[in-house]
Amino acid sequence: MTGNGEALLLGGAAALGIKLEASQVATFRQLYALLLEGNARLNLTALKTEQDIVLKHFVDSLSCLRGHHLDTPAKVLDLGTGGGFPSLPLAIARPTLELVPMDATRKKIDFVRETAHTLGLSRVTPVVGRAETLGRDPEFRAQHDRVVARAVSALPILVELALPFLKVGGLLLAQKGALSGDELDAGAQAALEVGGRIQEVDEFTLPSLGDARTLVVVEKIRATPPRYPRRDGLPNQQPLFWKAKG
Ligand SMILES: C[S@@+](CC[C@H](N)C(=O)[O-])C[C@H]1O[C@@H](n2cnc3c(N)ncnc32)[C@H](O)[C@@H]1O
Repeated sequence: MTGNGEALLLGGAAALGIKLEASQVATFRQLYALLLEGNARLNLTALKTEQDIVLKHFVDSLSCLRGHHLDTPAKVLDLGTGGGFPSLPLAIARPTLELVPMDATRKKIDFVRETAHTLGLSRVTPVVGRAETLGRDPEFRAQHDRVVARAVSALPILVELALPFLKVGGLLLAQKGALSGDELDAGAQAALEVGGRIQEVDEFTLPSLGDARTLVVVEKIRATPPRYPRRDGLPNQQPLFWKAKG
């Protein structure tokens, strides 16, 4: 990462109220190099320029620290982590978090595991699997204080996939772009159905770029009914209170 990239990272983090130490910036520099190298082999991200990677992956991932819901030690599942976002930036910025990056694609999780190991992020334990399956597994169901998810699916689908992983009182932090009123309404109905309630809708713009972002915070207020999540693929094919894609 160049000096310009580091300045974008520091400035972007500061705009979100996050102060990064020199050692954390050095770890981001290593992550940047590993991501470029991994991308050449695995096609992990469509973002290619330094500015895009720093702002749209690193700073955007850190934006789920807005609202201070990840400031104390917590067990955090990252649903659909892909190449490790937001987990890896969160692990660097908040070393006390216990992070479980999860994805259905093994090669992505292999990359996240190797990268976390190289970066010395010992509290990151990646898992391969589908949310529909792991959400029914007692090792994962109702075991987490937080679920984070960035760019995974429409809100009504996401709440069905995510809420089963949370303890009652836990929070889903859903990182979305601009959100339509229809998606939010359907998400609110779906949340109630699976044991949650929308607590906060935080609209903001990404530092430097000004792209619209929404952080939706959903609180789990009671146990998720045992019929959720439905079997593999069904939440996407027949979303609760929402039209299927295409
Ligand atoms: C668009 S990518 C976003 C990746 C990452 N969160 C990011 O922001 O760069 C969505 C990821 O979610 C994963 N995914 C989608 N549905 C899933 C499910 N039901 N269970 C597990 N992973 C899922 C996909 O494999 C993919 O890697």
